Amino acid sequence: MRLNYVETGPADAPVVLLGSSLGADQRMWAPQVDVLAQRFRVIAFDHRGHGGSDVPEGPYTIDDLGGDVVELLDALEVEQASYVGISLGGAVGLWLAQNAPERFHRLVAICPPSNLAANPQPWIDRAAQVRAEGTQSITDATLGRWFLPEFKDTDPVRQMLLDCPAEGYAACCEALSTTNLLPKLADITAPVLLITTDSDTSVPPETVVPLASQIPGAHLEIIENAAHLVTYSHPDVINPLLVAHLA
Ligand SMILES: O=C(O)CCC(=O)CC(=O)O
Repeated sequence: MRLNYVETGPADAPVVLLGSSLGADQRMWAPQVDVLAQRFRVIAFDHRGHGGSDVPEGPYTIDDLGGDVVELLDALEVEQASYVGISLGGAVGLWLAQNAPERFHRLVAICPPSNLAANPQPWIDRAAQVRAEGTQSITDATLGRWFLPEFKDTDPVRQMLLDCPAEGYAACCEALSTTNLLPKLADITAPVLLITTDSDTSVPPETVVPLASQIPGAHLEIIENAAHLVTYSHPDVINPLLVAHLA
């Protein structure tokens, strides 16, 4: 598996990996990269099936997506890193904290879905739709969930969704449809910052808030007047939280 990544910041600084949301790629971290790169070696990567990474035929699983990140660390000869992920990328972060705890120092999980296996059919349906009609068929609805109407700068994110390979998007929907991270939350030992928002209709806050009491020592932040892609719409709020937790 060849994963695309973009590296910024001092080569000898502590490593922070950035994992994106479904249908997006490493470009979505533009509002964070320069701030984080002042202190960290920032590695923003594309999940398999996304951006410039390989696009094997699906379905994928959360084990595949998490295993790719561990292999990326191995390939870069990085023993330990911190990890920031949003949505699909946040679920991958929880998987990493559960399954490769020795490789991860600190974790930030932003709007992470944790048990979509409880209701898999919408994800199976979305995979079928995207395989049949492409990602353009879900772009308007996705942007409507990801941003409040007053946020206007959505064109770069629209372009990422349009650029996302249909097979990669669909196969990651299938990965989400079988993902249940709840049983091993209590095993997580890394310090975790959980972030949710008051207006997230993709991964509603009521599915994220309970995770904070199940992950030992987790800290929870609820961002007001924000929807799902809060890293993109509210960097002034999110970036200081990231720096404070990762430093
Ligand atoms: O955004 C993600 O990575 C997955 C969660 C989701 O519901 C995506 C969406 O709103 O399309």
